[in-house]
Amino acid sequence: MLAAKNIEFNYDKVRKFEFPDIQMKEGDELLILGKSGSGKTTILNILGGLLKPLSGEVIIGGSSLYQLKGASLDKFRGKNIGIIFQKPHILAPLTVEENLRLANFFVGERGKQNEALLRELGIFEKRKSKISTLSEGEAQRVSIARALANSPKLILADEPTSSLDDENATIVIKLLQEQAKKFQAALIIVTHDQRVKNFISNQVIVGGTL
Ligand SMILES: Nc1ncnc2c1ncn2[C@@H]1O[C@H](COP(=O)(O)OP(=O)(O)OP(=O)(O)O)[C@@H](O)[C@H]1O
Repeated sequence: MLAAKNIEFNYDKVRKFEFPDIQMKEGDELLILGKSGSGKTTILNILGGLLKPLSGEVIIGGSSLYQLKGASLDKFRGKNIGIIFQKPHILAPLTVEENLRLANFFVGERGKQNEALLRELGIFEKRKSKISTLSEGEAQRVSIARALANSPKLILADEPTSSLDDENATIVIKLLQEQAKKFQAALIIVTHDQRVKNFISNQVIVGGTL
């Protein structure tokens, strides 16, 4: 379902990143570990179609991601890839449910499962609240709901637990795992968080060592 092969990337001439190959089937889980600055967010953005690699190929569901251009890439990403960013990229002036509907709108989905998602994530009661009035943990759950709103085949999460206490960190990881199972999606989590290592045994290290 996902294959990343021979991926290299550089932001400038000083440093070139070489990333390990990744192969995943539907329903697989993977942790990406690595020191600060090793390129974890960079590889996540490459897998998510946000950063074109210098060389190599990312194949998702049979499509070579960077062969797609402009609007086709945006649409493919919106339909097939759900990204949970390190800092929530949800729109603060909008309500919880407006943020989800916007994600649906971009790819022409009807959002049939938005209500169920909000209930499962424990934020249904907050659906009419503006993001700016939510706690950090609630906003994090909204960004998860938004990433899952179009039933993606691939779920990418960048440090999803870094701002959460133990109880909420466990809840968020289990939610991501449950949702991934529900859609038979592949789940990739980038993290520093030692707690997360207990939940996912399949791991890859970027930058050589931890
Ligand atoms: N837009 C950019 N332009 C230039 N350099 C960048 C850019 N984004 C990241 N870098 C550099 O690339 C390296 C890898 O960054 P990245 O964010 O992928 O690391 P990371 O492993 O996710 O780190 P952390 O665990 O601290 O979040 C860092 O040294 C960073 O300074």
